[in-house]
Amino acid sequence: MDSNETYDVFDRKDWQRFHGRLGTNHITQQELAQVKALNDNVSLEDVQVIYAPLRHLIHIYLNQYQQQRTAVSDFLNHPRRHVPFVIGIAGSVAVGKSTTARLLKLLLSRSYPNYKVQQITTDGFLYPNAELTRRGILDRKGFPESYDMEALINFMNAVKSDKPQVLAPKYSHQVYDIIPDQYDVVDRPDILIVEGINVLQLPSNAPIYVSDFFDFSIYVDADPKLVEQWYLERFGVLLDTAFTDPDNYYYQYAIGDRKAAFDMAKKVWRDVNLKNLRAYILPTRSRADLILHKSAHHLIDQVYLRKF
Ligand SMILES: Nc1ncnc2c1ncn2[C@@H]1O[C@H](COP(=O)(O)OP(=O)(O)O)[C@@H](O)[C@H]1O
Ligand SMILES: CC(C)(COP(=O)(O)O)[C@@H](O)C(=O)NCCC(=O)O
Repeated sequence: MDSNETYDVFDRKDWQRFHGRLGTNHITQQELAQVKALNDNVSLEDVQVIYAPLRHLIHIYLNQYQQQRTAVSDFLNHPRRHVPFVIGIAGSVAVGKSTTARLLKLLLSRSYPNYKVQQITTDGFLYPNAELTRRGILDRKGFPESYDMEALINFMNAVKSDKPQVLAPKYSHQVYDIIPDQYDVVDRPDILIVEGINVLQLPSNAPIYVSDFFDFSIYVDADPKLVEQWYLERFGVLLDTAFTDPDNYYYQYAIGDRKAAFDMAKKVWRDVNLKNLRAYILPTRSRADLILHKSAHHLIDQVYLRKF
């Protein structure tokens, strides 16, 4: 194990040993099959070596959270309130936040069959393209000013207050915009996973941060050169699925010259997403409880766990 001022750093060999005392937290064959169905490319070895111990660690945080809530209710002499346990996942565009969120949701749902585990992305809290255009910031999509942070904070407040049927607006990568009148419904979950590039950011003019609502936070990290490659691979998939759908934002690129399309995507990566990563996303890394560091092919080579 290495360490720096804030984190203990574990390589795969170290980390895979943390299955809990009885080693009972291994991943079953059935779970592996479900992971394959979720994303063919996820390394099943990573699921065993990295995600099984991570699930165990989250279990410890969750237990401690519940004990504390019970103790405070006893102190106040009133019944324990149901307050969702919230996990935040941050990192660059295309680093794999939503895949990590889906994987954790699946594993946690299996561990806690009686719990309701839900997942949302903060992409839905981007302003619609029309509003970004009105503000003159369409080319700043993903930057802090492109999100309706007040709506996101209100959403988090409602979820933590255990309100029923809290609505999260929907963003579509295919349409490249918010879909009007479509929502994800968060309905009194036991565990909510919130992923997005901005979840550990500190808004300059608000007294409260999204991360104030988190009980555990993760930053997914990788060399920007690799993330660019993953961004371009995802762009390729978006192109491949756009051919037959003229409403798809990528349709014009899909039916046009493929090299020109990739040149455009490289430019967007360099001028928008990479700039955003350097200026506004990477600086939030040190706020996470845990950092998953990825190497080539999305393999996690190091795990950083906060010392305090
Ligand atoms: N663990 C993983 N193994 C293989 N491919 C992955 C993994 N995580 C993400 N990907 C791929 O990388 C791309 C970006 O992942 P995604 O989860 O959409 O990122 P984000 O939510 O951070 O934008 C997608 O094409 C996805 O299929
Ligand atoms: C919607 C996003 C801000 C968020 O990205 P995600 O984390 O979902 O990959 C991003 O995908 C995006 O659209 N960025 C703007 C520049 C671009 O890639 O077109």
